Amino acid sequence: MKITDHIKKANGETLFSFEIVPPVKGKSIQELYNNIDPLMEFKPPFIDVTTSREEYVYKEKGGLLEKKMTRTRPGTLGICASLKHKYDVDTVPHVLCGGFTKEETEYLLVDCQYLEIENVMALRGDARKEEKYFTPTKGGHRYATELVEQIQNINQGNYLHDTIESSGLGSFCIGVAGYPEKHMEAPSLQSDLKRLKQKVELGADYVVTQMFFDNQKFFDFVGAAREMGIDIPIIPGIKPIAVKRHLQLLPHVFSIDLPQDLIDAVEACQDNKAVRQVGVEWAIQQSKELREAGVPVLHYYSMGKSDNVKAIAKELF
Ligand SMILES: NC(=O)C1=CN([C@@H]2O[C@H](COP(=O)(O)OP(=O)(O)OC[C@H]3O[C@@H](n4cnc5c(N)ncnc54)[C@H](O)[C@@H]3O)[C@@H](O)[C@H]2O)C=CC1
Ligand SMILES: Nc1nc(=O)c2c([nH]1)NC[C@@H]1CN(c3ccc(C(=O)N[C@@H](CCC(=O)O)C(=O)O)cc3)CN21
Repeated sequence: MKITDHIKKANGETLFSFEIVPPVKGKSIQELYNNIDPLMEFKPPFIDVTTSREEYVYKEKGGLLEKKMTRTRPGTLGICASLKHKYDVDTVPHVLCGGFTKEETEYLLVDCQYLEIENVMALRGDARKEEKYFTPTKGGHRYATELVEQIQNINQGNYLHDTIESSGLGSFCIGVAGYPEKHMEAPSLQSDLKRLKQKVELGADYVVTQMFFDNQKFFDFVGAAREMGIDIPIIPGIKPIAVKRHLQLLPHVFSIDLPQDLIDAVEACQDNKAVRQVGVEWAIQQSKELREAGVPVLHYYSMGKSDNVKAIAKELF
């Protein structure tokens, strides 16, 4: 079922969902199941599976280091199919501009059709690790707007090199990213919102936000989006802080601010067990307030670890 239909069906009740990353290539999927199992009692209508960029690795060959481009966590679509089958849950693969040609994206979407995967998250993707800025892949898209356009074209039967009249296939429900604290490359929040509006005009059906730790930022963002005429569901993304290192890492990687109260609470912790507790409590407070405000879904960036998300979900769902 489409995410937008799950939201309609919930009739104002806030839903629970989460996001995972594929395991490192060569590892079994069992560990992932072990982490998902404890979350299924909270009845997520959907689970997101991220797609990782390719990266350079260095392999020794004849005493020399050889530079090779590889994906260390492939398998997004396979995992989506597996989870859908095992748990009877909708799965949402993240479809990226970076690392894929338009043809490869088309074939991925055709695979989604055969697997009856009706939802996709359309993202530009991050820059590769060694790059400072995102550079488009040859033959691929530069912005998520273009990717949304390609998916909408397919929804209308317009493939890259063929047009199929009335294919009888359903259409994809398209999720896109939104940034309450603006995307790191956007010159202003207003211009970032304009880009979001473009994605909506091109056919995006719902928004999932970047993580944030101050709900006011989310409320302001939703207010500004509504004022611009963005009227699709906006789902908040929530990340529980788990280790002290996150204080430096999260602002750096995701270009977000942390509230001083949260920083003080984390800094006062003796060990990471205490940090996890602070992170869980913060996320519970955030979630309660967001639910009170009527958000359609609370989407957790669990990234494959279930215990803190379980502790949060237990308080809310
Ligand atoms: N739920 C998720 O998985 C999320 C993923 N992300 C990640 O964040 C990164 C950015 O992805 P998206 O937001 O999808 O990218 P996007 O293409 O929508 O935006 C990227 C940047 O380009 C600007 N921009 C967009 N369209 C433009 C255009 N036509 N002309 C000029 N500038 C334009 C935007 O303001 C923004 O600064 C990706 O790495 C994505 O994986 C971010 C938030 C949530
Ligand atoms: N720019 C960007 N890229 C993404 O891939 C992305 C977002 N933003 N925001 C929304 C979701 C959330 N994602 C993530 C990814 C990793 C962690 C995370 O906490 N990872 C490590 C630290 C990061 C690192 O080492 O680079 C961790 O400690 O768990 C959280 C959310 C992926 N998605």
